[in-house]
Parts: sequence; C-alpha cells; structure tokens
Amino acid sequence: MQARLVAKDIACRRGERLLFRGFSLECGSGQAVQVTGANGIGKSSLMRILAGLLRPFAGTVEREGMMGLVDERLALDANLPLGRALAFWQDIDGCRDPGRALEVLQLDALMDVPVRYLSTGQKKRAALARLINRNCPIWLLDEPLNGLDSQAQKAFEALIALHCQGGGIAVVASHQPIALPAPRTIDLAEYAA
Ligand SMILES: Nc1ncnc2c1ncn2[C@@H]1O[C@H](COP(=O)(O)OP(=O)(O)OP(=O)(O)O)[C@@H](O)[C@H]1O
Repeated sequence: MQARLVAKDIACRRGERLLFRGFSLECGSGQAVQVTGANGIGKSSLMRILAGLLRPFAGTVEREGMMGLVDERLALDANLPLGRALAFWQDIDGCRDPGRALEVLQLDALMDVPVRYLSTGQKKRAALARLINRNCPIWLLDEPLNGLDSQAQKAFEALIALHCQGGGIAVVASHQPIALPAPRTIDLAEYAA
C-alpha cells in the first residue's frame, strides 16, 4: 500500500472568522499523526480540508491514494438493518473480506438491527467497519474513539497500527489520547489565527 498526503500552508476560514493559518503536514506510507486542540479550534474543519470536502482559504493539499473519512456523520442508510446497509457499500467499495471488520469490531450480533436503533458506540463501530471495508490507504479519523468502550478503543488502536504497518496513513483529530504507532502530535493551537 503506497500513500502520501501533503498539506502546505493551509489557512481555514469559517464564516467571517479565520480559524488557523500556516498549517503544513507531510505524511508518507506507514505514518500516523494526531492533531489536537481545544473544542472549536478547527480540527474537524482541517479534516474536511484534507479530505477535499472543504476548500481551504489558502494553501494546497496533495494526495496519493484513496482516502476514507470517519467523522460524526454515519454514511449508512438509517432505515436498513446493519447487515444490508453495510452490504450495499461492500460491492461499491470493492471489499474482499467483509467478515474481518465485523469480527474485529464485534458487529456480528447486530446485523439485523436497523441502523437508526444502534447505540452511539455501535454506530461508531459501524462507521469504522465501513472504513476498513474500503481498503483505502489514507485514513482521516475525526474523534474516532468517541462513544467506543475501552475494549473497542483498544481493538481500533490495534487496527490503526496494522493499517500503518501495511503502508497506510492515519491522521487522527482528537482531543483525547489515542495510541498510535510512532506518533507525531500537532497542536492546532500553534496555528490559531
Ligand atoms: N459552516 C460553518 N460556518 C461558520 N462557522 C462554522 C461552520 N462550521 C464550523 N464553524 C465554526 O468553526 C469553528 C471550528 O469548528 P470545528 O468543528 O472545525 O472545530 P473542532 O476543533 O473540530 O471542535 P470540536 O473539538 O468541538 O469538535 C467553530 O467555532 C464552529 O462554530
């Protein structure tokens, strides 16, 4: 798995407010970075800029490799049972081993439960299962541990380590501690406008 993510001199404006400026980041295969900072500093906005969903006020983002973003939005049909909601995407995403994510994230017992009835932590696990099924090298994770119990947190930290061992990239935006392989931490407050 080969990947590269380079952000240069990024500035972010939301509404009339400049949130941060001069932010740069370079990640190659196997690297993990945590972006920290207080509520409202702009972590989610940065993740959306890195994902290409939000235009930066200044600066550029270059990506080599497919990206998967996990944030608080659950990209699964709320009215379908979880098994069918995940299956809808498995073909589109070219998933070769759908059972793996279900096993690691312990979703097997929830396959018949409509997505809208899942608990907060179960929804998060479903979102992470879809990310794993996509087999994309660049993971953009916005508060990925929110709602997960300690066992699921450890399981997901182990998955990030495996992903990086396989040449993937993980960029994690979170104000809470997360175990990453050879971690680098960037405090977004240093770039506050
Ligand atoms: N569409 C928008 N228009 C105007 N302001 C916005 C918009 N979206 C977000 N903001 C503002 O931008 C700021 C940064 O929001 P963002 O969600 O990026 O912060 P965050 O660091 O991820 O916060 P948290 O830790 O609470 O999730 C906030 O003050 C928010 O109110």
